[in-house]
Amino acid sequence: MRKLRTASVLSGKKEWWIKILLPLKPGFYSEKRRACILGSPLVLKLNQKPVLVIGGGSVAERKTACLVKGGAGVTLISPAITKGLESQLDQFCFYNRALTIEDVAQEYCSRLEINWRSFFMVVVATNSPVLNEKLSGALLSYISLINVVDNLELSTFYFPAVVDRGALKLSVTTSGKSPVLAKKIRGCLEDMFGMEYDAYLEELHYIRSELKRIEADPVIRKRMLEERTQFPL
Ligand SMILES: C[C@@]1(CC(=O)O)c2cc3[nH]c(cc4nc(cc5[nH]c(cc(n2)[C@H]1CCC(=O)O)[C@@](C)(CC(=O)O)[C@@H]5CCC(=O)O)C(CC(=O)O)=C4CCC(=O)O)c(CCC(=O)O)c3CC(=O)O
Ligand SMILES: NC(=O)C1=CN([C@@H]2O[C@H](COP(=O)(O)OP(=O)(O)OC[C@H]3O[C@@H](n4cnc5c(N)ncnc54)[C@H](O)[C@@H]3O)[C@@H](O)[C@H]2O)C=CC1
Repeated sequence: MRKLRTASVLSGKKEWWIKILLPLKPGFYSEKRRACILGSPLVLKLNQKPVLVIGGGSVAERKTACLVKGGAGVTLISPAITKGLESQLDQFCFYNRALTIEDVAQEYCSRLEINWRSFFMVVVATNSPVLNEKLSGALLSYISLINVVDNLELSTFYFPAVVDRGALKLSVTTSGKSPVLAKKIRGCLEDMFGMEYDAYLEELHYIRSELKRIEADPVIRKRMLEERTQFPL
């Protein structure tokens, strides 16, 4: 069934997709190599972290919203920005300029008076793949965390789809294979997990802290927590 659907979606491009799928034969990558390619989910604390966003289109707008929500101090450089970004100009520092390769050739850019090394991470989101590649190549020597929105290979991290329920955050990634599937799964999880989980986590946190105080044995503590943790709500 799944094979049939793949074939019909890509009909007329049969040879092309066979070439693409061949390297994915089972056993082609060792499990370890595959795990490295696919990346590891971690949770970053962005509070007060200086983050650079290059570009001001709809993709930059989505990434900026996520970063600002996480408490990052965003600096955005772009010759033009979306209406959405324009309405949030008080939320980030804006340089109304087109960034050039020359600007990032040295760690200090005298034209913009910016030291690239001062940034914790960068999102490269212009609409030019060539420019994105060149900018990210240069910036990688100053900033380790780099997301190139049109190039997963050049990125050292990427964004998942997120259900944000306060303390409960569910993130979904397809490792760049199908952002639309990530989005659909996120929508489905949003229906399953409401804001009541945030309040419930406060309760669970309180119980857990109290237990840590009154019960010294971690094995008993764990059993008690498992008994008291209700799911689904
Ligand atoms: C690798 C990654 C890098 C990164 O962005 O960090 C990446 C890369 C690319 N996305 C592209 C396209 C689209 N991306 C979306 C949507 C989302 N993309 C997101 C993440 C990621 N996208 C990372 C992988 C995450 C993963 O796979 O799990 C989400 C989950 C999170 C977010 O953006 O915050 C967010 C959904 C949020 C939500 O709603 O919950 C849509 C749908 C839409 O816009 O409605 C489309 C159009 C359909 C399509 O093309 O698939 C293109 C092609 C561009 C082109 O062809 O021009 C590239 C580049 C490439 O594939 O090479
Ligand atoms: N990762 C993701 O989730 C997705 C990635 N994409 C990719 O993201 C890229 C951007 O998409 P959109 O935001 O829709 O494009 P867009 O065309 O709406 O915006 C591009 C922005 O880059 C700015 N820009 C152009 N040259 C610049 C420069 N020299 N310096 C700084 N800013 C510059 C423009 O002023 C504009 O604000 C596309 O190339 C697309 O392939 C597209 C959809 C989703």
